[in-house]
Amino acid sequence: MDPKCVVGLDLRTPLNVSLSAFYRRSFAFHTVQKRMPVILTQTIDILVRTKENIIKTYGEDAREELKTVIGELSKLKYEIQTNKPFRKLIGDKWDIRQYNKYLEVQSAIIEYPNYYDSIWLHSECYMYRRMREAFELTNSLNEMDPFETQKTQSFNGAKALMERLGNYLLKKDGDKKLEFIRLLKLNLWGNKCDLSITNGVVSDEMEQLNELEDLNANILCDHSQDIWNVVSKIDKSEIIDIVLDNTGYELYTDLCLADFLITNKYTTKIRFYVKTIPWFISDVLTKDFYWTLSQLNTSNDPALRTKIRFYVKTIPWFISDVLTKDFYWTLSQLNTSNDPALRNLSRRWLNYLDAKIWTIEEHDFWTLPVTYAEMTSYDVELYRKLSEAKLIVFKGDLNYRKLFGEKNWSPETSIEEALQGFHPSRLCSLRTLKADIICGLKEGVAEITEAKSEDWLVTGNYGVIQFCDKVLTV
Ligand SMILES: O=P(O)(O)OC[C@H]1O[C@](O)(CO)[C@@H](O)[C@@H]1O
Repeated sequence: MDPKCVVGLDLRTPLNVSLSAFYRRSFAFHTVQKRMPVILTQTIDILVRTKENIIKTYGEDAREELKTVIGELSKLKYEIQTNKPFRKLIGDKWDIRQYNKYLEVQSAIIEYPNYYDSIWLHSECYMYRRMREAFELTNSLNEMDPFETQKTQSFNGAKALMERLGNYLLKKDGDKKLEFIRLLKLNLWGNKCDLSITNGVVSDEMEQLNELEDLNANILCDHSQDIWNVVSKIDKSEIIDIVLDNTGYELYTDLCLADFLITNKYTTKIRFYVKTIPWFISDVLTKDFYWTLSQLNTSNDPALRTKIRFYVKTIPWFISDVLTKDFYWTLSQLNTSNDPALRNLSRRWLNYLDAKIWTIEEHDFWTLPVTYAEMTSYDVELYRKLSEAKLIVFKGDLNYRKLFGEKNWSPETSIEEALQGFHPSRLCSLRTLKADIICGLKEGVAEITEAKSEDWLVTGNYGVIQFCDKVLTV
């Protein structure tokens, strides 16, 4: 950062206060100062390196517009590094209006909301939304996902692991509860693999995810049994909602969990909530969902290819030219595993989608810079929709921050208190710790963990499986 811009206090975030880069010993500060500019640099770098391919895909007009986008991203990086105030977003889409409204509200609290003085959630979400704006304002690159290269690499890097999990899933086991809890934990550790924390690098550590038993000690709060109690009593006609996080290995573990729930008839419908714009590098978009399924199949299977074409024709969001092209591009790139287990699973999953047993849900709310306690003020319909579910599963760190109000709670604060009134239905959170916010721990757990590992809150080495059964409908 420009030395003239040294801001804030040389402190950790005080208790019960919103996370903010204003506290220079916080992960928010590290993120704004180091991680966010790096993410922009890397994105620019990939755009420059893949320029010719981009032009091939999006047409000759993209040549000039790509320069404009790169210019905008460089400017954004400069604004972060020099702590410029946030400006209003350009456009009239629903989410843009909400961002601009939120900025006005914040301006009444801080004179010029900016990266270091604002709530961390605002700073970080604003950066990703501004990145999206740079593409949105072009004609030719409007639909482009700048993180696609990283997503593809991450998926390819995790294939061996996926094959192993796929084979595990297809094996029958006597004890459903044990099977479920094992899948829940695999799913939890799958959240370690997000690209915004590893800067797009797929770590070899993922290999260790198989060593589930060894990792039990790293689960600081484990409500698996409570979740099982809800799941195993679910009436056949009821819904389970999964608010997705990252694509790649994590999405695969989500699909495996959902497969278990449907195949064993613990529910009849699963709704997957995806993001509507490229988000925190690796968050799942609709196209990533389908791309993942297509990758799990072999291109040598003509029956399946026909099936996938059917989807392109019937699913509205694939009507968009670019997405369709994108989809066929990925099909042509199929370098998939020859593993029969994966092929079986993906065929089954396409059938679930076809029969609407699984649905993909798009809502712009998920990429607003607000917490979930604020959902009723921004999108009450979404709150009501979530209330239809028997259980809502929230995946990952960013969802955790939004669930628990982006505040530095005392670690022993109850989950219910930290949810601050957000109870659309019974909910659970599966999250590896990548930010300095935590609640719902038993007395002493935080201290013991901190003594073992000073940076326990941010490495992703620890996780929580937390549950709340309070329901408050509106
Ligand atoms: O993909 P996840 O689990 O939401 O993690 C991403 C999050 O982790 C962080 O890298 C740290 O909180 C954020 O920048 C982001 O909130």
